[in-house]
Amino acid sequence: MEICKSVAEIRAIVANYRRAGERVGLVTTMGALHEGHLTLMRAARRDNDRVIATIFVNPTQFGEVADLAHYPSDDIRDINLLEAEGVDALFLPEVATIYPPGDDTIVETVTLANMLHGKVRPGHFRGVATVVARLFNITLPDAAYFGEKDYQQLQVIRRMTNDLHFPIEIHAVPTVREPDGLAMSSRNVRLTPEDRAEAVVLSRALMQAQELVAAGTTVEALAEALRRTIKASPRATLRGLDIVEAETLSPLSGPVDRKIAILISAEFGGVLLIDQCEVSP
Ligand SMILES: Nc1ncnc2c1ncn2[C@@H]1O[C@H](COP(=O)(O)OP(=O)(O)OP(=O)(O)O)[C@@H](O)[C@H]1O
Ligand SMILES: CC(C)(CO)[C@@H](O)C(=O)[O-]
Ligand code: BAL
Repeated sequence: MEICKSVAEIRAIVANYRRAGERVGLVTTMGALHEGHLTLMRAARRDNDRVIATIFVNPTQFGEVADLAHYPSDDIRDINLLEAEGVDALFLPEVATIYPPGDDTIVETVTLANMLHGKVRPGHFRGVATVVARLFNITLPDAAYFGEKDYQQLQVIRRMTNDLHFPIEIHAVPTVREPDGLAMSSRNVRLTPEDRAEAVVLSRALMQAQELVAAGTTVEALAEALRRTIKASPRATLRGLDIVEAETLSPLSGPVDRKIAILISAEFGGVLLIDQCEVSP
């Protein structure tokens, strides 16, 4: 695997792939890789001749300094995992490479970024769109792969890609879960054993939602049932629970008669976890 830190190096590598007529898939990450990330790499491998990965802990998407400071990181372990997956090239830039001195440009999906989970983490999706636009421009892939666990992020990236006319296909990959149902997340390692055991309540609520929707329910009754489930957990502090139309994320009320998205966020001992999914009636 080729590892590069500069824009010029990764551009030269991708240019070589293109000259050979090869299709390039991109997976962007913040490192501390787990099976969820590796599943994205495999999806990219399936559809493309070349897979490039990025590891960049993007400071502009973190609100609290403490969250950024505690974000897990282990480059050596990550590099070994990517090598084992057969990833062709890794872009591992410094902050000043992505945000050069005097940097003055942001990218924001104005409506999508500031609703729902965007209210729990003000500025977060602006930071995500800004860094993903830069990573797209630096790596110029044919396709890019994102996890459904970060459902609102996926919609922000789809919107941005469309609005800015990036010639890049966006692919969604289903959430990879621990055996008990907890969505894999780099932040899970920061949970105490007690909080780790309780964190399963998020995926349990999503499973309960699937059952309630299959049986027939209203948006209001569903929200109330899920809120009760999460509040029953002694260690969870619910930060957000939204039931919206899938893809558009528009508000809904009354009977659940179309595909919905459920966005849940909760804190466990100061660690903010999310779990988000689509449910069809
Ligand atoms: N469990 C998962 N299943 C599938 N994709 C995932 C999973 N977790 C993360 N991803 C995807 O991997 C990409 C990189 O995510 P990121 O590096 O932020 O990891 P993370 O585990 O989501 O970390 P965090 O603790 O910040 O939520 C994103 O597209 C994200 O949606
Ligand atoms: C898309 C992303 C790599 C942007 O920093 C990040 O938000 C993530 O890992 O989900
Ligand atoms: N997976 C989303 C990255 C973040 O939590 O900042």
